[in-house]
Amino acid sequence: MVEISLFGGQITSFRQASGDEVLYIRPDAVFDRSKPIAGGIPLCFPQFGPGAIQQHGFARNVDWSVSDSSADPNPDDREPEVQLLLRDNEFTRSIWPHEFQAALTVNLHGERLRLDFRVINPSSGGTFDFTAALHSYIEVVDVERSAVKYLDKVVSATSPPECEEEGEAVLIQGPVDRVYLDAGEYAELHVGNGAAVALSSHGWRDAVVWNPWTAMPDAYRRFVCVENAVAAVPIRLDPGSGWRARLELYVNDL
Ligand SMILES: O=P(O)(O)OC[C@H]1O[C@@H](O)[C@H](O)[C@@H](O)[C@@H]1O
Repeated sequence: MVEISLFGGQITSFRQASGDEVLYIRPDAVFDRSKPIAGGIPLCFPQFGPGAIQQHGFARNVDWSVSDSSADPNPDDREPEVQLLLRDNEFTRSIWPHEFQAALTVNLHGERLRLDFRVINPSSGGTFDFTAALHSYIEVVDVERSAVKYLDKVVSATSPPECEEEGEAVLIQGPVDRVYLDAGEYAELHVGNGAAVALSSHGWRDAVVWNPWTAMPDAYRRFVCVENAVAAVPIRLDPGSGWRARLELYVNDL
């Protein structure tokens, strides 16, 4: 089962048939639209990280709409799908002066969550550049028993070498905030109980691994963010062009 918040166009829960939750909501999360929901899968757009506009962009701070859904005509749909849409409006143009359409299709394929993100430049005006991420908070049994595997290890020069890397695995034994460039299309987060969350992606070039450690004393042991991103080199969209990237998230019992 998947729960989606229209505020932020954000996945807030992804549960397996067993009832096990895959994602993590931080204990400091608020759902009153006063700030982004801290957990689940925030969508960072049109900027990943700090920069010219607010940290991680405005998409996680605004209401999206439902532009298509399989739910109403077919409530027993075995593969439910919802498409969320964000278009430029007066508020977004006051921050980022571009016409755009961003669409996130959320599809539940059996026990797999499929996210298809598209950005279109519909304007007859200018070109724009953006960066973006699916900032997935994944629940772990204990951060010190978790490991991220199969990321290609080309770390951005701006990322300090603060975590242990042992063979194929990234082990988290302190604060970590790393951007992996051209990270490959598959990564796994071993959650510490013999299961792993697989992230299989296409089009998301980079990956980010983040855990704040004791800066968030009530939360850090229970999650690792493994983020699919275009962080290093912005995507440039000319008028009339579009960009698309996909993520499939599922649990592997090892
Ligand atoms: O607190 P925020 O804005 O949700 O960001 C959380 C973290 O998000 C990660 O993607 C960044 O790499 C970190 O640097 C940042 O601290």
